[in-house]
Amino acid sequence: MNDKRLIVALDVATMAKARALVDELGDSVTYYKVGMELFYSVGGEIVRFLRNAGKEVFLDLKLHDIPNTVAQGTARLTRLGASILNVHAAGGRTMMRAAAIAVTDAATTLGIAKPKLIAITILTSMDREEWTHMHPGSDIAGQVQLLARMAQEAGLDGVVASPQEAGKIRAVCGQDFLIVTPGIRPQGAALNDQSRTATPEFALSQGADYIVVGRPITKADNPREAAEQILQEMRRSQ
Ligand SMILES: O=C(O)c1cc(=O)[nH]c(=O)n1[C@@H]1O[C@H](COP(=O)(O)O)[C@@H](O)[C@H]1O
Repeated sequence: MNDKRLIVALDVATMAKARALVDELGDSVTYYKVGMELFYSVGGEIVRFLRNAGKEVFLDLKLHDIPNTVAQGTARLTRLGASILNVHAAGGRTMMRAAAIAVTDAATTLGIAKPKLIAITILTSMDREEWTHMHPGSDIAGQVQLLARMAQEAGLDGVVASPQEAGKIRAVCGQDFLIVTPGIRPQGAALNDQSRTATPEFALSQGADYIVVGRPITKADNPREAAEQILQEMRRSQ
């Protein structure tokens, strides 16, 4: 069984561990997310390895800096051949617009397909208490909607958000806007450092295009079996 809507977060520190997981998950997983841990350890080699293995890559480096720096950074990352790149919406509309233009220009110059550029709204690890402490008087869902609209207006292809806010984003941003939801936990799974979580079934029912799952698969005693169970749940929710 396979479902391209499942993105597995390859949060390991070495090429050997990444290869072992990709081998073990085999045909059941097509889409992998490469984040800071693995990219900072092994660099672009991991993207090339996954592409050569016929996999798609979400390169999750969460750029957040002044517009010129983010534009130059995303332009360099574009050449690696990932299907999705991301920046933090909190960097602002000007930064997001600069990144969107840089990715389009870089892809055109290289003659490759333009990767989707999406924006993190509010991290799924943030709970209401911490949020209210940092932003008194503001509510998470309202802010997520605002950031998602900002990303859309800046020309981005979509957002990363909690499944708990996916439905609200769909309502304001429409159908033609990618919603990628981490913070996925099958019923009864350990939350780890996540806060605004939901099951795969709930995320898809709220309009998520992709779900991102890390530890519930990668730290399972049997990662392949854990992935297959999630794929079954995804199929039931169709
Ligand atoms: O951008 C992301 O992918 C991301 C955004 C977010 O708000 N929350 C979040 O958990 N992530 C990533 O999604 C993955 C979730 O992993 P698990 O909590 O192990 O399932 C991690 O690699 C995070 O870096």
